[in-house]
Formats: sequence, C-alpha cells, structure tokens
Amino acid sequence: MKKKENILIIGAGLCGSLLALRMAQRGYQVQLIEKRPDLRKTDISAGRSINLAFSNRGIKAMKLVGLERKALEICIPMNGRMIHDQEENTFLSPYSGLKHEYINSISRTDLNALLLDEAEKMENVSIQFNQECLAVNSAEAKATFRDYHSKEEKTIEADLIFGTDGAGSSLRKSMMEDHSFLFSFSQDYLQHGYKELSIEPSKNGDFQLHKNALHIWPRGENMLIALPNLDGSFTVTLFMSYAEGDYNFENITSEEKAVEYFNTYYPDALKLMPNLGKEFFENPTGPLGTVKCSPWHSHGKSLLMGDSAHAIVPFYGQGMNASFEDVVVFDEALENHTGDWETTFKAYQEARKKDTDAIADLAIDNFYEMKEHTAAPIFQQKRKLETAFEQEFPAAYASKYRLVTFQEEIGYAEAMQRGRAQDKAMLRLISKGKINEQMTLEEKLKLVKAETTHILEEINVVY
Ligand SMILES: Cc1cc2nc3c(=O)[nH]c(=O)nc-3n(C[C@H](O)[C@H](O)[C@H](O)COP(=O)(O)OP(=O)(O)OC[C@H]3O[C@@H](n4cnc5c(N)ncnc54)[C@H](O)[C@@H]3O)c2cc1C
Ligand SMILES: NC(=O)C1=CN([C@@H]2O[C@H](COP(=O)(O)OP(=O)(O)OC[C@H]3O[C@@H](n4cnc5c(N)ncnc54)[C@H](OP(=O)(O)O)[C@@H]3O)[C@@H](O)[C@H]2O)C=CC1
Ligand SMILES: Nc1ccccc1C(=O)C[C@H](N)C(=O)O
Repeated sequence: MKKKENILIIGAGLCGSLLALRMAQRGYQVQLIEKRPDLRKTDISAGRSINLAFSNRGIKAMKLVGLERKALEICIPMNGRMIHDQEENTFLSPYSGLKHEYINSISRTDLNALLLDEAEKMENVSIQFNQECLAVNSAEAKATFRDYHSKEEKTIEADLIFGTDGAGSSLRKSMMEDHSFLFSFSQDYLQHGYKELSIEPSKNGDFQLHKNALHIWPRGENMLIALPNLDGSFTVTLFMSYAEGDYNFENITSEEKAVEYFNTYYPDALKLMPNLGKEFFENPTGPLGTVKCSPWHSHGKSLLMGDSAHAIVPFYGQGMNASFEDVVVFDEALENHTGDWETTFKAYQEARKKDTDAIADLAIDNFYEMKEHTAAPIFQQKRKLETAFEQEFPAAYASKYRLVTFQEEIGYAEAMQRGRAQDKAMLRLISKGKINEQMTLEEKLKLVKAETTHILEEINVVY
C-alpha cells in the first residue's frame, strides 16, 4: 500500500488541532506547529474570546473524531437570550421552541486542550509550540518558522501544508504574494471593536445571573453580552464603536468615564462588576472583521481552513462551529480522494465556499438583530410566534436561528435564503396587521408559509 502523505498543519488553534486529530485518524503523518506556547501549560488568552457558543455543527465535528461526549461534559447549556432592558427588567427569549435545542457555553482553552490531548495520544502526530510561521512556499511545500525564544529560523518540508493559523494567516499572506495564480481577497472591518470583562461568582461561588442563558443588553448602537463559565463566573463582552456616539472606545479615557458609561446604559451589570474601571483599561480592545478569499488552495499542495480562509464577525456564535464544520466537509471530500490533491481541494472549496460566504453575511445580520432588534416590540412578537410554531409544528417550521444553529444537515447558504425570506414574510404580515389574535396558530402558519413561498418565488427559489 502507498505510504500516506506527510502533512504540515500551521496553527494549533481550534480548527488546526481538530484537523490534526482527524488526519491522524485517517493514517496521515501529521506535524502540527503553533506560534504560541502550549495553552495547557501557559495562560496567554489575551486577544481571544475566553468562552464560545458551541452548537450542532461544532458538535457534529467533535462526534466525527469521537469527542462529542467529552466536549459536552464541559458545556453549560444556554436555552435562550436573556434580554436586559435599560430599566433593569429581564425576559428570556428561547433559541428554539423545542427544549432539546439550545446552544452551549464552552471554554476555548478547555476545548482546545481536549483536542490537543487527543491528538498527542496518536503516534503519528507531533506537536511543536512557540514556532511562528513566517512564510510558505506552496509550490515546493515548504514553510519557514521562527522560534519565539531563540529567534532561530528553520524550514520544514512536507507533502501537503494546511493553514489553520487564524484571521491573520501566514499561509494566506504567502498565497497573496504568489503571483503565479490569481488570488482574490477582501477584508472588511466593522467600526465596532470588542473588549472582554468579567462578572465573578458570588462569595458562595454561585452564578450572579441566570446560569443557562446568553445575556444581552441591547442598546441600539452598542451592546453588552455575557456567557457563563463552569466556575460560576461570566465572561462579559462589550461591543462598542471605536469613534462614534457619545461614548466610544476612543473617548472613554478614564476609569470614572467607563463607570459612568456602564451606570448610564448597563446599571444592573455594573452592580456585579466592581472591577470594571480597572478591567476596562487592563484588557485589550479587539477588532472585528470579515475576511473572504479565493482560491483556498494553491499548487495542489496547500489549503486554508477555518478563520484563515473565512474569518467572520462573532455575532452568530458560529466562527468556530463553521471552522469545525470545515473539517467535516473536508473529510467527506477525502472519501472521493483518488490521489490527486488539486481535485480534492477544488471539490472541497466547491462544496464549502457558498456556505462560509453565507455565514459571514448572516453574522453581520445578527449584529443588528442583537444590538437593536431584540429590544423592538415587533421583533419580540415575531420571535414569540416563531417559537410557538416550532413548539406546535416542529417539522413544518424552523426559524432562521434554528436553521442556522440546530439544523446542521442544511448548509448555511440554504439556511440564509429560507431564513431571510421567512423573516421578511413574518415582519410584513405583522406590520400590515394580517396576523391577528382571532386566527388559530395553524392559520397563522399557513399565512406565513404562503408569504414566504411568494417571497422566494420573487427571487426564483423553489423548495
Ligand atoms: C470575540 C469573539 C467571540 C467569538 N465567539 C464565538 C462563539 O461564541 N462561537 C463560535 O463558534 N465562534 C466564535 N468566535 C470565532 C472563533 O473564535 C473562531 O472562528 C475560531 O477560533 C477559528 O478557529 P481557527 O482555528 O481557524 O483560528 P484560531 O482559533 O484563531 O487559531 C489559529 C491558531 O493559529 C496560531 N497562529 C497564528 N498565526 C500563526 C503563525 N504565523 N504560525 C503558527 N501559528 C500561528 C494562533 O496562535 C492560533 O493558535 C469568536 C471570535 C471572537 C473574536
Ligand atoms: N480580521 C480580524 O478580524 C482579525 C485579525 N487578527 C489578526 O491576526 C493576527 C494575530 O493576532 P493575535 O492572535 O491577537 O496576536 P498574537 O497571537 O500574535 O499575539 C498575542 C500576544 O501573545 C504573545 N505571544 C505570541 N506568541 C507567543 C509565544 N510563543 N510565547 C509568548 N508570548 C507569545 C504576543 O507577544 P509578542 O508581542 O511578543 O509577539 C502578544 O502579546 C494579527 O495580525 C491580527 O491583526 C486578529 C483578530 C481578528
Ligand atoms: N457567542 C457570541 C459572541 C459574540 C456575539 C454573539 C454571540 C452569540 O452566540 C449570539 C447568539 N448566537 C445569539 O444570537 O443570541
């Protein structure tokens, strides 16, 4: 039997360590090389989200490598959005009408460590840390690395190179500089950035907010969110404009002003954040952007996956889930692999690109939905109706959120098209007063379905 190829994977983040494990399970020789220190031994989380919303697409990928149960053991279920209004009232808006459909809060470090531990157990995987990739020569399948401590440089050769080195990918930069093929690239930054803060557990170690929810303080321009951690704390993230509005990252220049801002907009959260002023200035402000590029592969020797191929804004809680799903889709492409990598890479991109483009756009939609629409009565009415449809007629109706998050058998592109049409139909019917309380739920559903079909027909889509 032909010996399987040597594979070099750049970046041992979430996607890279999952890919390394899967490729090793398939019998390839894998070298996984990471710029940062081993996160199981050193804490340098700066600049990354501490916890993540983990849902069906990500869970499916963990199942592929046999780690679904271990991952779910370290999760906290979040059944819905807990909306906090400015008067300090709260209400829970479920993510689905079905009890078993919820998203999970998981620690980035714990999940990454789980994958690294399992990959390390494989005798055909080697992992190196503190080695930054500087450049990749895809035509020759060679990559240059620099040791973080000694600053020494070395070149590593392989049969194939996978770039899973995140939004600032070194492989992607090298592809951009390789003028032997046409490489398309776009990067769009939002005018908003993010800052991570925290709510510590109470003195008794209890959660100070409802544990099983993703908390949102929608304030129109800006918003605050909080996700629970296993130790009873919450990781709080402020999404705020860099330079616009009365308060922004540029003009909050003192601890007093940070506290004043929170006291004005998030008074209930502020009561639980005694260290806000200090944390605000100790923690970094991160940018939020979308990266799209094509092709994802070059010379039949290298391939971009995860954020390096398609970084998205975090608002759908799908970046990692999509990066994990990449591994599932690539694994399916490997089923038809006949030895020609260029063909396999092309087939993978063909199957995947429309869906990662769609989740990038959906994530921008959800930015507006979270920070503005969740506070609007018409939106709340729509969500209530959708939840009722899902409860009573789960096979006949799935909201956009449910299609994207819980129906992993449907691609993001289809979820976007159907979901957007449904949203438009519902909002149209509600605002025109065509849905009224005299109607049965079944009659309301019929009307929404007909209006959705009409909207889809207008854009020539038939399901
Ligand atoms: C604020 C925020 C919140 C988020 N929340 C969610 C969420 O709730 N749910 C969700 O699904 N997604 C979320 N995401 C998105 C998620 O973080 C990413 O989609 C995911 O981390 C992508 O995984 P990756 O392995 O492709 O990249 P990364 O996790 O960024 O990993 C890349 C790895 O490559 C290493 N690396 C980088 N450059 C080099 C180099 N030159 N040489 C060697 N190694 C290198 C990095 O150190 C890192 O370890 C969020 C993102 C942000 C910013
Ligand atoms: N488009 C987008 O939305 C986004 C793009 N990016 C891009 O991605 C790239 C990477 O960003 P990011 O992940 O935040 O930054 P890095 O991982 O490069 O650095 C984060 C911190 O970790 C330190 N560090 C890195 N490696 C080691 C090591 N081996 N040992 C000890 N300390 C280490 C760095 O120190 P030191 O300063 O010494 O290197 C720095 O203080 C950037 O180019 C950024 O612009 C990032 C996020 C989103
Ligand atoms: N993890 C996140 C990080 C940042 C911003 C949003 C999320 C979400 O998960 C939002 C969730 N999907 C929602 O729609 O309520």
